[in-house]
Amino acid sequence: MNHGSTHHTPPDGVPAIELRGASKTFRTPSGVPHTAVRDLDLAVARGEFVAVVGPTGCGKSTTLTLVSGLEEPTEGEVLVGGEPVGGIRPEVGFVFQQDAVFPWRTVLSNVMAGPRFRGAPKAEARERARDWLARVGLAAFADRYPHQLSGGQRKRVALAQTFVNDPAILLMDEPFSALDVQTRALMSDELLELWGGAGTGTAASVVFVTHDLEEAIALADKVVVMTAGPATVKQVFPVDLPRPRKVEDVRLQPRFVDLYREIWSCLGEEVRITRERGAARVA
Ligand SMILES: Nc1ncnc2c1ncn2[C@@H]1O[C@H](COP(=O)(O)OP(=O)(O)OP(=O)(O)O)[C@@H](O)[C@H]1O
Repeated sequence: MNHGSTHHTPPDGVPAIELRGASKTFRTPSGVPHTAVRDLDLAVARGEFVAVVGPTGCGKSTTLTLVSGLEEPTEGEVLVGGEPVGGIRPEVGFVFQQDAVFPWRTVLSNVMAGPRFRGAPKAEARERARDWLARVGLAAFADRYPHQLSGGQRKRVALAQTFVNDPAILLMDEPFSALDVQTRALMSDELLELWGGAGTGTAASVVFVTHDLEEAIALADKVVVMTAGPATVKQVFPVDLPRPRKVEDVRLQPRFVDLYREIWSCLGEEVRITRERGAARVA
């Protein structure tokens, strides 16, 4: 459903997101430069769900930050809809590990905030917010405050808050990692349902960063394995599991197990390198 938001539709064949030889070097407080991302090439097609996995601290979040426009690459290019990213764009939605809810506002008011900020009249914003709260199963919680909700419910508010803006691009940084295992699986299924699926023509292009390889395979059309930091793409694995998927079922399929084994042998090596570096630093 498009509520007249500024959906940026790139011409056919142009990736929704593209990083070309992107590098990011930070200046640290000590003055020593730190390269978090190096020479990274990645393309996300329109409506594609891409999961990014890599060892801790390798540069996954920094990659998302570049796509979001919050940071600029030191070298290379970052394109959204074929255009260089210049700052934060209205068609990009975010979901992070920590919920970005206003604690002093009710659930309904939190979900209305995005459309209001984008100029929707109050009545329309309220109607859209109620619609999305119903879709995430929180119709009865509209008047509560965030601290009166469970972790899973707060995450649903965050999803409603994001999807209500009808994002063309969805950037997710370990959104479910603070939840217990059962709630996580449930939220993954709900996310897939809200997203709508590849090939529908209306689904958002998603970049989903996670530590959890099972979660990555269950959700994504392709899994991108990053190297130990500085992050660059080590290998990309297409996930040829049929949709619609239910994560608990898909995990039991022989193809899932094969993919897991194959991708883990690639990722495990980078995790080991990262651990050994850590151990060398401690020693
Ligand atoms: N603003 C900054 N200034 C200096 N260094 C930074 C900055 N942001 C990130 N870094 C460094 O860049 C590297 C990559 O960080 P990033 O958060 O992108 O990794 P990550 O793969 O998302 O980590 P994790 O999996 O632990 O969440 C880290 O070594 C981090 O300390």
